[in-house]
Amino acid sequence: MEKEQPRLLCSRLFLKNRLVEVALNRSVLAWKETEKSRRRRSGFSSLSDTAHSQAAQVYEIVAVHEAEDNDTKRKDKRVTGLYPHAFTVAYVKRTAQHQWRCSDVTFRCASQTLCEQWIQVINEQLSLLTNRPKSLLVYINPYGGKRRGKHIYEQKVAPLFRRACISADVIVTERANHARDHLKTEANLDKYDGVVCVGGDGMFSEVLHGLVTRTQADRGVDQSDPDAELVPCDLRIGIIPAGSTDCICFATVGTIDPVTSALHVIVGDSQPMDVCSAHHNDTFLKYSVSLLGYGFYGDVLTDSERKRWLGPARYDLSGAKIFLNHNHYEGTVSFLPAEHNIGNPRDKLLCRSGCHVCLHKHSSKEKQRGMLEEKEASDKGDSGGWSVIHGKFVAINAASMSCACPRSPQGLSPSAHLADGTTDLILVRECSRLDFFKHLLRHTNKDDQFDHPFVEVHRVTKFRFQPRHQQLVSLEDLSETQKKADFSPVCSCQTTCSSDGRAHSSWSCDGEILHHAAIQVSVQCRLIRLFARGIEEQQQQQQQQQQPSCVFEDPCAPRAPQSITHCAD
Ligand SMILES: CCCCCCCCCCCCC/C=C/[C@@H](O)[C@H](COP(=O)(O)O)NC(=O)CCCCC
Ligand SMILES: Nc1ncnc2c1ncn2[C@@H]1O[C@H](COP(=O)(O)OP(=O)(O)O)[C@@H](O)[C@H]1O
Ligand SMILES: [Ca+2]
Repeated sequence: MEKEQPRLLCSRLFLKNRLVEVALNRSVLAWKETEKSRRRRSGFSSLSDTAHSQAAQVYEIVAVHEAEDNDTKRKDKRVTGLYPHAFTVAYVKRTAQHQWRCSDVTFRCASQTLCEQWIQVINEQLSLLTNRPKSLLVYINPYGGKRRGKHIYEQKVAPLFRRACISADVIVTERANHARDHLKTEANLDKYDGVVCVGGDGMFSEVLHGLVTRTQADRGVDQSDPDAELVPCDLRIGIIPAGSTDCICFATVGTIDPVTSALHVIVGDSQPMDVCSAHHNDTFLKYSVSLLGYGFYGDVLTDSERKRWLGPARYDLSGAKIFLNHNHYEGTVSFLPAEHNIGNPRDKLLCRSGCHVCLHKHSSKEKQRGMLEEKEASDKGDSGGWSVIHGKFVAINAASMSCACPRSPQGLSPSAHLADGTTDLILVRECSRLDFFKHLLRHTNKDDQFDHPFVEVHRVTKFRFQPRHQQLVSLEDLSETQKKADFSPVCSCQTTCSSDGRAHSSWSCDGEILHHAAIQVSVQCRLIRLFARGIEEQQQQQQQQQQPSCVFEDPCAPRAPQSITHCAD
């Protein structure tokens, strides 16, 4: 049960043509029409309904300021005469489908002093919220998605940041990797409380690489070492969706909406996220937070890059083409299962705001056990705990989060977690085109896409892939155990499985192409944080809009000594 909080301020104020009781405590601002006002409005007839009360969580208040003329111009002259001063509170209001809007409520006061007192007390409460950013570095990709990034930022986001008194240094990128390179070497990061990218998953990937690489360089960590324990980044990342798929935004917020994302930045939300690091031998390749996909998704991405001029529709065209090609690729997948994790990919425990699977992993006991497990595994050599699967695959997907997006509202792995230190490795073996279609179709509805004999899914902390034709060249690089387990017999000719004559596919890494097929991947638990809070359950959404009843109990009762109160009628 919520602990009762002392009321800081309580007044009878005017809201539109109603007299409302407005109360503020440390967590909630609530308002409710007074009995007297309701009776007056109903002409003293008995009203059957109870007074409708509304509330805003203090940590979801965007700003408070003296009301401007246009906030009050339509008001009743009698009311404005008696209550000539007014202040406006801008706060987060939830609408359908996880979307947030900035809603204004203007309260009229009888005196200037009272009006100023309300503004001051609310501002004092806001200044206690230390997780809110004050200064941001913003990168806009003008060419992402439908090329509306700049317009979206200027029209929808910048006005909200200004309102919340957030200063922003904006860089419109001039080339691919501009944002990444600027973050890596040039940007003075001490000035900022966060970095925001306006674009799609590719633009997010640039910011991710810039920030993670910079952090490791500053702390002397060698990211080309696949076993290095990476240092988490201090700055949070905000995503304003303006790309083609925007999967990372969708899977962490529940919607693709620039205003909602801007509000998550303003209120200073924080969502830790796992990051996969991909290496080829001792060469660092890339980081990934969403999908690392070989075969189907790698081929779709490669093909779609040639059709960029089509905008987001390029994925539909390339998707259809690659589906019809129906390629498969031969190779060996080795993985280290996440044994002590409390979830599994088919348990239907969806990762939602405040997810207990992610919190469990975060507890220090669990962390220690994880580290011990990894040490034991590496002490035993390559075979310790590793599973090895050789086969022909239509797709190999590692989903470090659900990868939900408008095309697939549940995602590639609906029960994957944002911050549990694991990735869900999905292996789709050679199958008929019709079977693969049935599998894909299940990504668009609620049926279980893993419930096919040719699909398997494992929750893992590390994995490797070795395409068959490269085994011949890199055999000497592998351990004795792997040689015995993986390769029997070794074929001397290349296996060409794709209709266009290629023996291997490429990896799609958060929508960017990796140029090595043979990779080793390791999950870095909670390496970054986003300005997000995970997808809210319906129930959580409703709770945020309701005020605890104690805010209204006996508005003029004696207060705790530290509270400031004012009751006026
Ligand atoms: C018969 C109907 C089949 C429908 C299948 C739908 C399956 C869709 C799953 C999509 C998973 C997407 C994972 C995210 C990938 C993005 O990172 C990547 C780049 O995004 P962006 O930078 O914003 O452009 N997007 C893709 O790779 C698109 C995949 C589309 C596949 C059809
Ligand atoms: N100014 C620019 N010109 C060309 N490409 C850019 C620019 N800025 C970023 N990029 C690149 O554009 C690619 C796609 O960006 P993204 O924002 O993800 O859009 P989309 O979702 O449409 O793919 C990324 O690879 C990114 O590195
Ligand atoms: Ca994860």
